[in-house]
Amino acid sequence: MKNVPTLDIRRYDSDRAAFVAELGAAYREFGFCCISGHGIPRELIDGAYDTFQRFFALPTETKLSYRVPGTGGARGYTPFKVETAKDSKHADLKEFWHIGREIPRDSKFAEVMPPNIWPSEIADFQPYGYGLFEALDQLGSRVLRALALHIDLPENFFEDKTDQGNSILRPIHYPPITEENIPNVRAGAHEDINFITLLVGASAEGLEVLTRDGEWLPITTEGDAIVVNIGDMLQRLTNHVYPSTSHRVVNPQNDNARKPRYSVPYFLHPNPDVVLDPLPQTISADNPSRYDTSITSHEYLMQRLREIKLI
Ligand SMILES: O=C(O)CCC(=O)C(=O)O
Ligand SMILES: [Fe+2]
Repeated sequence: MKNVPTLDIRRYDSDRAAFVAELGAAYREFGFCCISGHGIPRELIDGAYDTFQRFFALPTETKLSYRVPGTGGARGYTPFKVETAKDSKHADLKEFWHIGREIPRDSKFAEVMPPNIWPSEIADFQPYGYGLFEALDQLGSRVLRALALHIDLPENFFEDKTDQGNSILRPIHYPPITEENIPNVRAGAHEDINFITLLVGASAEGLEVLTRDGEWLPITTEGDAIVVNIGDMLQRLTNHVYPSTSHRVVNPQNDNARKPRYSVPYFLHPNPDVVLDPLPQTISADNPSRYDTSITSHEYLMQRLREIKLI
């Protein structure tokens, strides 16, 4: 397998054993797979992109009025050059918005999962933004069912661990690069923090994943395929059977550098109280447990947000 494969998720219903085996093999090898046949309507994806682009086109002052200081950007707007990949000297060349899960305000997780805010200037931002959040959440749950079966867990293993997940939809804008010889990149090499990430519209060039051989492999999707990758929380829970793979977004070395790039990752997180200890099914003589301390997903998230300078 030289390239990250594209697999049709409808085969989970029509050809389950082979699909689960192929998906599992792609994740063990790359930590990444592209998913087609997902059924998310084109109109929802295009409509959401359109509202996000109109938001990023607003004046800086207006956008900054949606920054919520002291919250790590958990909701609302985070400006250009704030997030900095772990161990990087230079901030990323991106601005973004965060939409979180709507939960009852008397939920035990209410304190760590604040209500969403919405930009009043952009009419359909909320229905498109939350519509895409819910569609990707459901697709993520389908991918997690296959990932569970592949490591001998019950199909619904992740259900009660993600139904209140502190997940985030992150529309990103990478503006045109106008400065010559800039040391910053669009997104420095990093691993995602969460269980799995679903990335809609990685069709514009730039995304690269680090292979086991240490080479950077570009990913561009076919058709409407969605890129789905493993994050550090699932890597920890599965004792690295599912690897969280480094990836980055490079600056184009051609005229495309003068064009903006937009992307929308959905970071599917576990519920805040899920303990991320390696599962017994993933510990063996060849792969002894790699962790001897316990941590909840909320504690883990707080540690990681400090490392990337969001809190
Ligand atoms: O913009 C992309 O294609 C990838 C973004 C990404 O990796 C991230 O935000 O974690
Ligand atoms: Fe990422």
